Amino acid sequence: MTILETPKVQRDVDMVWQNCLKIIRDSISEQSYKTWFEPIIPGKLEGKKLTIQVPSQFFYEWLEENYVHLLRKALDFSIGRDGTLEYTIIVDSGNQKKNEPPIAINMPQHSSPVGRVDNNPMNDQVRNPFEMKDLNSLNLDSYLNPNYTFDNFVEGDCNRLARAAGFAVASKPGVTSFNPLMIYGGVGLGKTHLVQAIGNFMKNKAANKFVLYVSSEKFTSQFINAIRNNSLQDFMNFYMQVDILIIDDVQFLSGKEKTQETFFHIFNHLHQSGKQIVMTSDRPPRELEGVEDRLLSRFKWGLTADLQTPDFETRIAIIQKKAQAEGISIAYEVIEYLAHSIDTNVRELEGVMISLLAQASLTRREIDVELAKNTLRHLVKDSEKEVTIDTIIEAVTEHFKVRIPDLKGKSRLREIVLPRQIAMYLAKELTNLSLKSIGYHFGGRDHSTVIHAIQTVNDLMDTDKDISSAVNKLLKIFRK
Ligand SMILES: Nc1ncnc2c1ncn2[C@@H]1O[C@H](COP(=O)(O)OP(=O)(O)OP(=O)(O)O)[C@@H](O)[C@H]1O
Repeated sequence: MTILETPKVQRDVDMVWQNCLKIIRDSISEQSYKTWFEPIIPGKLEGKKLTIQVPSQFFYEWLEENYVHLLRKALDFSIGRDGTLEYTIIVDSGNQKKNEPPIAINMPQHSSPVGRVDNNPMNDQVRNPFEMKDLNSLNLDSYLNPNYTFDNFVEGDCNRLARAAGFAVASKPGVTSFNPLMIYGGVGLGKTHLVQAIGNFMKNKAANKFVLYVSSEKFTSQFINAIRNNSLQDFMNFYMQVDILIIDDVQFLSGKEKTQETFFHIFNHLHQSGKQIVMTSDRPPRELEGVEDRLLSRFKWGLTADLQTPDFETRIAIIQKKAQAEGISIAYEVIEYLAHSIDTNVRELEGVMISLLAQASLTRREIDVELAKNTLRHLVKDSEKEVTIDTIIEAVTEHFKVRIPDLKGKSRLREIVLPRQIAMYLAKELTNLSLKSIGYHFGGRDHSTVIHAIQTVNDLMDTDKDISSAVNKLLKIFRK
């Protein structure tokens, strides 16, 4: 039996073209991709020259007019900067198709030729183009989520500087003094959203720019693969061709000396070539332990901006925006209830909203405050770790044998006032809620009433053994 094998030359040209298509597919709509790129047949590869076959003269002209930058980018990626492209037109003469002589298209050259920065020790490597065999090991599926835009990133005091800096960088990458731009902040506060918005903005503005978003985790695993496959040089070359490098969660590089060293060289090369670098971290650079000093000092060259937990007004705006995006209208009192109840981070806020919408559609109920309360209670039960103001109120009313409406009402009787004050004290101890939000949950009292309640309970804890043990018992329920 004879096994027919595809000749190696054909495999090489196919692989190069497949790598081009990877870039192209991610940059245009599916419809355009189907119309203009699926009909192309990879022809041959001679050195750095790729020849592709297109169905008509018109087709070729259209590609050149509309997609020349994209093709350039794809070629950079799959062959290297000195890669060239030629077309042949398949002419239909009778039943037989035959190739016309090739047309070499005039691909735009990069304004900043690779290897321009001569004092960089890595330049020798930069001049070497990619080798096809190693492309797959880079596993380049690190593209941007188009839903993360500046338009749907709600601005507030908590993120104003970071957002403005991000927008400045996206508008003039590499030009502002914000290079690198380092965005830091706690879990779920919008770091990834913001830096991807920078990437999306740039991609839409200048399709020929090579925007790369990568998580530090992915960068590390690509680096390890590159070492394993003996293709470190290709890995470096690839990253040094990027116009804007967005690297998420750099705290992950901590303790990884070799990865840091490689990133250091890439960083230097890009920075010296006027390319933009954007990074995120879950903490400020000064707290990044296990990261080399020379790298840390570079992180501080540009601008460091933080994302804070959103304040009440921003939480309201975020909920409204998300509801709008889902095409639903939610009564303001529900929005207010949610904004007063969840103040940990935006992801959590979104999670509660999704559950609320699911509950409403499953049970065919109106979205009202009652449903919002139930949803929150269920979520807390599920996670069994978070404490909400409603679970605190329930525990306190049960302990003191009083009714919830009384606790939230106007009564000034001592047997009501004391449990109310203890509930406020517990809310301050056990949740991140602001004094204003705590007051809201107790019949709309203002923050000075809450301060007074907390002080009173603090004093009683020192002087009254019964109250001290009741409060400690309640605290224990939630802290177990
Ligand atoms: N200001 C904002 N406006 C609108 N949506 C926001 C805002 N901030 C965060 N979000 C949304 O909250 C969710 C979590 O944000 P994101 O994933 O960017 O957080 P992160 O800081 O990168 O979190 P982590 O540290 O866990 O990776 C996303 O769905 C994002 O769209």
